[in-house]
Amino acid sequence: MTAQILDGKAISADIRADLTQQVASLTAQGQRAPCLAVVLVGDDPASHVYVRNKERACEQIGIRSLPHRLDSATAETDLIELIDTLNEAEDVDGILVQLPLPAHIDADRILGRISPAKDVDGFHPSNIGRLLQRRPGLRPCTPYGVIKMLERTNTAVAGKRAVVVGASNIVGRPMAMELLLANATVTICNSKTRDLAEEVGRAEIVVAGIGKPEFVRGDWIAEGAVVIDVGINRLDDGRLVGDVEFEAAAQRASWITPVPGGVGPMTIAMLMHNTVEAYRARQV
Ligand SMILES: Nc1nc(=O)c2c([nH]1)NC[C@@H]1CN(c3ccc(C(=O)N[C@@H](CCC(=O)O)C(=O)O)cc3)C=[N+]21
Repeated sequence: MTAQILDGKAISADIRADLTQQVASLTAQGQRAPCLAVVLVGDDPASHVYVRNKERACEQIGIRSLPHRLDSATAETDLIELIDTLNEAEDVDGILVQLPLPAHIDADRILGRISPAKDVDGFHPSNIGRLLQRRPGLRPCTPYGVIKMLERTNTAVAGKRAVVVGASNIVGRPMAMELLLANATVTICNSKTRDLAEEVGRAEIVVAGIGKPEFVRGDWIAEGAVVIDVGINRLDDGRLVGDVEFEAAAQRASWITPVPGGVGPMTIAMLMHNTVEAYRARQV
C-alpha cells in the first residue's frame, strides 16, 4: 500500500476559512471581534517565528491579537501580574503564554494562573481534568487538531486500536484522552516501554510525539494503519523531519501526515478555533 497524504495545511485552511466567516458574521451583527492575548518572554528566535505565525493567523481571520513581548529577565511576579490583568480584561477572550519560558519562571504556576475560560492552549489543570472526565472545556490544540485530521480520513475511530508514542503533558497524555473520548482502545507508550515495535505494530492508528527524528521506523507500521506524526525536528543539515521514518512508513500506511505541512498547521487552526469558542462562551 502507498499512503494517502493527510494534508494538514489544506485542512487548516478550511477550518480557518470557516472561522473567518463566523467572525465576519459576528462583527456584521455589531459585536466586537474576538481577541487573543499572546505573551512572549525572552528572545528565543523560534518562539518569535511561532508567535508571528499565530498573529498572522489571527489577522487573517479577523481575531484581534494583543501581543505582549517581555524581556527575558522579567520577574515571575511581574508575569503573574500581567496574567491577572489579562484574566480581568473584559475584551480579552484568550490568553496564550508561549512556551518554553525562561528557566527562572515556573511554567506550571503561570499556566495554572490563566483563567480556565481564557485558556485557549487547553493546558490548565482544570481543562485537562475536564477532558479526562469526558466533559471537555477548552481542548489542547495539537491533540484536538489530530482528531480533526482523523475525521478527514473517514476512519471510524471508535473501536480502533490506537497507540500513542510519547506521554508528554502537551501531546501524548491529552492525545490519549482525546482518542479515548472518541472510543478508541488506547495504549500509551513511554520511554520505558519494552517492545515498542510490537506495540506500534498492533496499532490501526499511530500517533507519534516523542521529539526524536525518525524514531518510529517504517517497518514497525501495520499494513493500512493511519499514521499521525506530531514531531517537528530540525536536523543539522537544515532539513525538517518528523518522529516517523516517513518514506518507509508511507509504503505501509493508508494515511500519513507529512512534516512540515501536517499536524503543525492544525495546532494553529485549533488555537484560532478555541479563541472563537472562548469568545462565544464569554458572551452573555
Ligand atoms: N503556549 C504554547 N502553545 C503552543 O501551541 C506552542 C508553544 N507554546 N510553544 C511552541 C510549540 C510549537 N508549536 C507549533 C505550532 C505550529 C507549528 C507549525 O505550523 N509548523 C509548520 C512549519 C514548520 C517550520 O517550517 O518550522 C509545519 O509543521 O508545517 C509548529 C510548532 C506550538 N507550540
